[in-house]
Amino acid sequence: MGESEKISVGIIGASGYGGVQLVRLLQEHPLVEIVYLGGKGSAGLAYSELYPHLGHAVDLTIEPIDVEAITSRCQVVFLGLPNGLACDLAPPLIEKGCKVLDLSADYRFKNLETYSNWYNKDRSDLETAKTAVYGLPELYRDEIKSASLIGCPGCYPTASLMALSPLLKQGLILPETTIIDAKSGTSGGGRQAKTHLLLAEAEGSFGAYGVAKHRHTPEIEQISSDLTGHEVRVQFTPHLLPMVRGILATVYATLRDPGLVREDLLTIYSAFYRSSPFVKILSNGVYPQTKWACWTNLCYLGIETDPRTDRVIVLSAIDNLIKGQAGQAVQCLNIMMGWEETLGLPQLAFYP
Ligand SMILES: NC(=O)C1=CN([C@@H]2O[C@H](COP(=O)(O)OP(=O)(O)OC[C@H]3O[C@@H](n4cnc5c(N)ncnc54)[C@H](OP(=O)(O)O)[C@@H]3O)[C@@H](O)[C@H]2O)C=CC1
Ligand SMILES: CC(=O)N[C@@H](CCC(=O)OP(=O)(O)O)C(=O)O
Repeated sequence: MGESEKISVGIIGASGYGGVQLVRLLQEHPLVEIVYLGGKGSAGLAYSELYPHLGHAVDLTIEPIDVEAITSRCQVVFLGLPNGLACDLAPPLIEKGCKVLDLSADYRFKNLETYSNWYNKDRSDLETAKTAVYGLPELYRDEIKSASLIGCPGCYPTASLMALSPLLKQGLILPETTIIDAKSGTSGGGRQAKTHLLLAEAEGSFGAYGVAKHRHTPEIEQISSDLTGHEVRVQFTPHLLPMVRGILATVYATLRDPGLVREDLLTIYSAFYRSSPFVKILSNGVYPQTKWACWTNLCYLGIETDPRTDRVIVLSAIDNLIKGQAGQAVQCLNIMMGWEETLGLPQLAFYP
């Protein structure tokens, strides 16, 4: 497709946080035109009723989810729906020639039994699922290029895997010693009302949840195993922070070679991510803050070694809604379409 021709895009789940990031990003994307916004509870509402601040730029109404209408109007469809819905919707969309980028967990798993065990949903779309590619461009760029169906990673797996991948791929750590301690802002829970995300509950407080059982654990383990070539188990603990956006993942692991120092690892990380424009490796002794990544598609990585414990510590900061969700999906779209990977994606934060 020539660069002068805009592609037609639909966003299903447009009323949600993922949906509104996509609308915001794609509205400014030079090669995309949003032609369909879909939803359920919000169907029939003008987008400006849901998000008045976008009323001057987006003159569309949310439509009910109608496969015929979507496939007749859209070349590409983004699905920003709760887990367990995309696997019913994607097969007919793919069959009718649409490219699909799913923000949920439905197409992240190679082994659907693992998915069903953790997400409590049986699957009948095995053939479609086989064609899905895990949408982490820094690891699977080549596969994404030729894919029609992308399972975009979760926000915690994105932050965690960006920190872990060079260590696993290069065999630098004992994989079973990996501990991921991650903290997220409340927008990670989506826009639907949930008691624990109320200001009165979350503000001024900080705690872990899903300890030893969060559903992102098997997702991180799947990709870690792919990188090492054998089954890997990790310890993953998420926490909810009283802030809106951002994830900081702190990853600890025992080094195989305790003689490795921070400078060695900085060199290894810089080489590993040399073709990845959104990864910013911080120089000696600088550790990332979520505010630096907010509103951008960047992932900041800070690296340290501790000669007392023979461990490496990697800190990874992203915006959960951009690199952890919608921005990553747009990055995948750019790759699928053969466009510049950075097209339409913010690379500089506003500060503070
Ligand atoms: N928030 C985050 O940081 C991240 C989220 N994700 C994943 O992305 C997906 C979207 O998340 P997020 O945007 O936060 O979610 P939200 O809760 O903010 O939005 C969910 C959307 O799904 C629609 N929806 C809900 N139920 C149905 C249904 N039965 N049929 C059709 N549409 C439905 C809603 O539309 P309507 O209002 O019209 O009913 C709404 O637009 C989820 O799978 C989530 O796990 C992935 C990475 C990060
Ligand atoms: C703070 C918060 O609640 N975060 C969400 C993660 C959102 C996400 O990425 O979840 P999916 O894998 O379902 O897409 C959670 O822990 O459930």
